[in-house]
Amino acid sequence: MIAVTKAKSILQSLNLPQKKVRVQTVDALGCFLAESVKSTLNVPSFDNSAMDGYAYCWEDGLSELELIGESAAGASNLHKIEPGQAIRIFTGAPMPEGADSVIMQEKVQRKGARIFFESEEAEQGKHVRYQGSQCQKGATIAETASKITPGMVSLLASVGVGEVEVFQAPKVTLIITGNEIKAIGSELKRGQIYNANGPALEFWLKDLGVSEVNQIQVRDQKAEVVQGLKEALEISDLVIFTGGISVGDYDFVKEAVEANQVQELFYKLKQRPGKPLYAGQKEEKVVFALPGNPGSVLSCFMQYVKPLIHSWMGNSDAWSNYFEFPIAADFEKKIPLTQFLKAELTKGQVRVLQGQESFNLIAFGLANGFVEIPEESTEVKAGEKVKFYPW
Ligand SMILES: Nc1nc2c(c(=O)[nH]1)N[C@H]1C(S)=C(S)[C@@H](COP(=O)(O)OP(=O)(O)OC[C@H]3O[C@@H](n4cnc5c(N)ncnc54)[C@H](O)[C@@H]3O)O[C@H]1N2
Ligand code: MOO
Repeated sequence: MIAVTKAKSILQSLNLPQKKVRVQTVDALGCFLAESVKSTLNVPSFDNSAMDGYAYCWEDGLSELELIGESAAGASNLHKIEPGQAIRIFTGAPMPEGADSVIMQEKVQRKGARIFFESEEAEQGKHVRYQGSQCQKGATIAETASKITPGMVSLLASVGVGEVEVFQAPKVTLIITGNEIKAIGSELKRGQIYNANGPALEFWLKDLGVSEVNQIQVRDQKAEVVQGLKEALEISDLVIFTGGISVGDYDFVKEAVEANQVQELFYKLKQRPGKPLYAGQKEEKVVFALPGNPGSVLSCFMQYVKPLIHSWMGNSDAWSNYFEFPIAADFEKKIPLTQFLKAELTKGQVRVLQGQESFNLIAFGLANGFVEIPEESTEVKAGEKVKFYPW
């Protein structure tokens, strides 16, 4: 058995075949930039008002102005004003030539074509958004490997960019093993259970931005598992098994990877859940076999598969997918293994949830991530910081 840290460093050192693809920013969910993006224009492209009010040219001691016109958002006619004059202006509307300041309408009294205000309310340069104050034409506004977030999509749109080059997500095949596994909707006979792993992984992969996900189910028969993997390797970059990787007489995944000439990277880790985790590589394709218990599947996916997919997709910080928070109560670790626990981060503290058995899914309904208790530690005291991996 190898340590969790060793397994992670093996995966981190893999050479993953990255492909670039151009996508609409609105379709780049979960993606990372494969190019840096430069602004094609000054933003704002014209001086404009940050408030509804009056634009004027500031002078010391000013307390009244003569109104000579109006500038609304979208207006392209250019006003020109002289000192002592103002125009009515609205948020986002172009500043008139000769004006350098805006006074909010709440601060003035209007009488006919004149406005009056306290002179200390007039400040030079106030409420003006200057041309190029967000970014100048040619400035780099997003670096390669940046995540496409809602904020990033907004920034890119502001400079007129609706399409970007990102790293393509790997094509994934999920192979669900087990004679007992039935799809939701079918009637369960004694000994049968619903497929909890397939839907969870499919959902999670979508959340990561992996759009090409193929899911197949194979029975616990060697030939079927071997053939399932053979076909999956033909169409995918990443194959993820669930179940069948332990030592039972009907666990054929280990034999199937060998029969398909997949080179083992590691098998069996000093961790709970997920001790019999397997990872291997065939040419540039990666194969994971996640131990079948759903707790083990979710924990192993979080620790190993998610960061690997993120690296594949260009996230340069993929393996730092945790934050440190104080634990809410003492925790005693009774096993000499790294333990990953279903946990809830609430009010700045992480609470280890009841029901940690790897078949028991109740706590997963509440959990918003996992806590890691390292291999060497035997207990953690309330208030001590632990690593928390959010979904
Ligand atoms: N003698 C030993 N037995 C076991 C060991 C061991 O070291 N020595 N390890 C245990 C651990 S830890 C785990 S985890 C499991 C992993 O076994 P497999 O990967 O072979 O998984 P299965 O036996 O196929 O299934 C385990 C468990 O999970 C349920 N399961 C499987 N797939 C699904 C699914 N898609 N949805 C919901 N539940 C699923 C399955 O019915 C079993 O109950 O091995 C231990 N045994
Ligand atoms: O890894 Mo197993 O999930 O401890 O049952």
